[in-house]
Amino acid sequence: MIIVLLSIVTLLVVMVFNFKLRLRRRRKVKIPTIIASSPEVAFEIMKTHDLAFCSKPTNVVLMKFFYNGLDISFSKYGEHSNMKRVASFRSVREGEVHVFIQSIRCSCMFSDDGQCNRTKLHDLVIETVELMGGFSIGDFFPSLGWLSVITGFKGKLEMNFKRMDEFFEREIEEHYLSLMTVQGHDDQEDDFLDVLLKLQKDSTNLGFSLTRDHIKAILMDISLARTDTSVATIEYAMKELMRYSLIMKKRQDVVRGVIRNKGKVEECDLQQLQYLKLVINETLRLHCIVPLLLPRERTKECNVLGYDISKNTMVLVNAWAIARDPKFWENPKVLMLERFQGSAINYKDQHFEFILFCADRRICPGMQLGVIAVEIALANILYHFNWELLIEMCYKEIDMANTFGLVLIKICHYSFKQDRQIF
Ligand code: HEM
Repeated sequence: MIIVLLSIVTLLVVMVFNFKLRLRRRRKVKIPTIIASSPEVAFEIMKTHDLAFCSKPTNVVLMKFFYNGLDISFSKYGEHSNMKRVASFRSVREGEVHVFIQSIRCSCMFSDDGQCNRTKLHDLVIETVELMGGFSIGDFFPSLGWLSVITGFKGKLEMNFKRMDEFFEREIEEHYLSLMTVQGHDDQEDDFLDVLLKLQKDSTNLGFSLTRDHIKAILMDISLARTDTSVATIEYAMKELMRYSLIMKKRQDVVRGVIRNKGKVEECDLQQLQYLKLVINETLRLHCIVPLLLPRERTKECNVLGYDISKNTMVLVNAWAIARDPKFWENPKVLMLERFQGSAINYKDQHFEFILFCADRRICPGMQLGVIAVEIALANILYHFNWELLIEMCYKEIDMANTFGLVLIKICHYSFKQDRQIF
């Protein structure tokens, strides 16, 4: 009798425990998600409630790639990611401007046969961006996360992360060795990683200890946030200029008129090439490079324009749709450089119809650097080469397809020839 009673009690305890567990799990069955597609809602999220919405949600993919949130882009807002921390990397960014501009000057973006010439690392970075922006059912329905094993997504993720991690490890080791062995290392020649390693060695001023995982997470950030966005912007700008060859010719004449026989366009020349800014503005508006910006997470319940937003809701801001909204832009799908001429609208201030770099406290810290890099690259491309489509192609054949990911990257299907090198 006692045994039967004990069995019944045990059974009841197990049932109650199971029920509680299920209830707890049920709360995580789905993640409510809202998409803001108008400047008014974007304003509410990024201005009125900016502090409440400035944390980034974590998911399996991001936690994996950013070493459990040790990076800048996807870290929670607070100790790790406030402006103080971003500012503490000023020396890193300053060092990087020098190296980045140098590498653009020296690099050849396109091979002689006119085909895009991407390195293996670039392909790896593109794959990573696709994986990050790709649809993983577990991000929206955590209880179905196991499906990613069956679809092969998890395997691909692990493989890609391993390759990126190995690459970073190799680079860190090489840089570390070179810093240790080279006598009288010139600070001027430091690249981004050198500066990070030096910061790590003397991290007392940072207020936190900079671990190897921090460094790899920041390298991941920079590889994705910097390289891809800038390269994508240059590719789209070139594509638009190819489509509107008359505009290309005019821009080329202006650049060559200003630079003459100097041999290269330098940062100090950009002041005289203001029209190039219009090309970049229109390119960024038409091809919003990070179309949904970075996802945000509501950390407390709140009310936005009369709607209750529950805690942990994911918020996506559709900057792409906003930048093509006919309510704010005349002929939004057409490249019209003059729309920015004399216009007060810009991406730096809080113009919520044009929020390509975001507009709250998580605004892209590399915005200026990115735009300058794009300007310099474009100006040099126009200065040095004549570009035209292959004779058998017409502009309609220029492929507009993008990869599906966090960053919109043009799939490089079109080919064109560099007519001749000018200087
Ligand atoms: C044309 C070039 C670029 C574009 C279009 C671009 C765009 C963006 C966008 C849309 C965000 C997301 C902001 C958000 O929603 O929270 C972002 C974040 C970020 N970008 Fe850029 N970016 C560019 C260049 C760069 C460069 C050159 C760097 C670094 C050197 C950089 C570093 C970052 C970082 C670290 C973040 C995360 C900021 C945070 O969450 O606190 N970006 N960028």
